[in-house]
Amino acid sequence: MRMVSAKEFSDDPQVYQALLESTRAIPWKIDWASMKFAYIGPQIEPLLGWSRDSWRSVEDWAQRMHPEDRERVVNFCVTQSQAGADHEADYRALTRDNGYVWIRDVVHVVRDEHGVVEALIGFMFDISERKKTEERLLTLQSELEALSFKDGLTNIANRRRFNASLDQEWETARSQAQPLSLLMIDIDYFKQFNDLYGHLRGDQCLVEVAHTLSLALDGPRDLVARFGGEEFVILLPGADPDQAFKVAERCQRRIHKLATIHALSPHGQQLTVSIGVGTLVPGAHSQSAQFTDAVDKQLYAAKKNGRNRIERLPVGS
Ligand SMILES: Nc1nc2c(ncn2[C@@H]2O[C@H](COP(=O)(O)OP(=O)(O)OP(=O)(O)O)[C@@H](O)[C@H]2O)c(=O)[nH]1
Repeated sequence: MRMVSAKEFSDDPQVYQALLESTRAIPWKIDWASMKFAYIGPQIEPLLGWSRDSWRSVEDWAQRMHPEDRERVVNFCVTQSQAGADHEADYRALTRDNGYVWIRDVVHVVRDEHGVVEALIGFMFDISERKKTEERLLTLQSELEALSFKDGLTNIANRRRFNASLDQEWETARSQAQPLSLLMIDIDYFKQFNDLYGHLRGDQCLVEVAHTLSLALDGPRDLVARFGGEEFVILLPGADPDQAFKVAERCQRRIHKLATIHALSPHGQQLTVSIGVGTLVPGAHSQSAQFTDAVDKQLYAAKKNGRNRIERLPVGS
């Protein structure tokens, strides 16, 4: 075989045409003055179904774009082209049978020897597969994110989620000078419960308690989370001390209604909880960790004072 020189190769227009029309990318050219297509590769027809000669002007291009993409893409491409900047844009192109194909349009601005824009040339790439993979990845990512905020056993929020919500609600309460209430709830004599009924029954009991606590909430931003082991937390944005105490009482009542037998508990031989409650309007210098510590001390006091009881931070402390 005789190899042609680079010059011979590049001087042959047929070579260019064959190359352009055999790639998967679709070449095109738009005349800047008339905004009409001077060329579009024949590959466009098998991809979108529209015949080659139906691509007359930029209007046809804009009209065959998903309505949600049109304004953004057209504005972007016009601005970039007017500024003489090469650019690329992703959009959904309409197919003749009313479907859509994701396209990446890569655009080069051609100027004459005086720097005046003469034409736009570019390639359209079919990126549907890439977009599908991206969408699958995004779905997986949000599923993973949701999982990373959930407690595996009880299916309620985990401590990580609680910490994130606390930070967020703390800021909101501070900026709006609103109260924020916190309940820390711990199952009484749970070690004995496990020892007596077994770890599996213990797990089941934690699931029941989590479910029961979540039923005791009614505010749209109220959050119940498993803090760890047999300890739960409830965050009540906007709740004042009385409202918070009522929620604590409701939690206790609902746990009582569960009537879970705990033969070793001195409180009616059934499962009970101890609760620490606190409310504050965060100030410029207060810190959420100090607040949780203070509420945790109330929980400790509830344990020390006999369990199956609620202790609360004095108002204004
Ligand atoms: N089944 C089960 N038990 C758990 C889990 N996490 C922590 N526990 C148990 O919870 C018990 C907690 O024991 P303690 O901290 O002594 O508390 P307690 O026995 O409830 O005593 P008080 O809180 O003082 O009333 C331990 O026996 C842990 O093994 C869990 O996921 N499943």
